[in-house]
Amino acid sequence: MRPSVSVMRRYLMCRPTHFAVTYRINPWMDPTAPYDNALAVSQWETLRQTYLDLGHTVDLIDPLPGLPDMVFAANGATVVDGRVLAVQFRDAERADEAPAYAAWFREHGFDVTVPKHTNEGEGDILLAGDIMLAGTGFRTSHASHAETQEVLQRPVITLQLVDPAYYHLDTALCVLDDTNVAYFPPAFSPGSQAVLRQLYPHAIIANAEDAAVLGLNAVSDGRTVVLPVQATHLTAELKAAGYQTIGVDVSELRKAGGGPKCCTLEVRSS
Ligand SMILES: CN(C)C(=N)NCCC[C@H](N)C(=O)O
Repeated sequence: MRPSVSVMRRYLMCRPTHFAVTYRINPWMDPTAPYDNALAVSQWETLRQTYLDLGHTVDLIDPLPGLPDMVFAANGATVVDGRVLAVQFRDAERADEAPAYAAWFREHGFDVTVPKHTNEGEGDILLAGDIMLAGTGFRTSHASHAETQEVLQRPVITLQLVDPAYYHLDTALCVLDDTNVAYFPPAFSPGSQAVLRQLYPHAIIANAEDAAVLGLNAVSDGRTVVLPVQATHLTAELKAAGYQTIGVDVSELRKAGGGPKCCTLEVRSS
């Protein structure tokens, strides 16, 4: 059994009051297809309750009308040791989320750095023990990786994403604890796959079925992994490696290209 390294986490979430799929900025989004806002809200409420039941703290930011993707709080910032790197979105449709999230952090006593380069927060920048894994290729710019290292003061490893379906790093890789990850190799360039093999020889490898239900868009506290219930192969692999798992259904939010992790920004105080 895996030793417990879990600590209580502080998460920031945004209720999907204004969730909708009205534009297409990733291949999962089809503005002509139906979506159910009430179902999205109830799936999100279950996710929030799951964190509360695990003993974690969940802060809420007020959802703003006209920003249907604001539910994806992981894109709102990257927070390490109480330092906040705010975001700059690639797409105009999400631009107004950036100042809203930055304002929340300022109002809660954090020092916020406004970025010079495009970065979509924890969608592409993940703390993994002492280092940061940073994706690029679709959203977060390569230039922002140096800025991230400077502001958050951790070494940054660049990972090249190559499949538009896995447009954010956290759609293709989940940090499980300080020393291990789960990932879907075909989402990365050959060079980045080699780096991941070198850094994580015992990584859990997701298959195409796991990836296709955004199974890697999961939240781990080091002991329990909250992931899409549809990711059955990945769930079995995690259990075999000694992790506890909790399956959640956020299928309505997947219509916008998001899963549990997308809804969850970790607030790491100093
Ligand atoms: C984990 N994170 C934050 C994500 N992968 N975010 C989902 C963003 C979805 C949105 N429609 C978009 O395309 O930006």
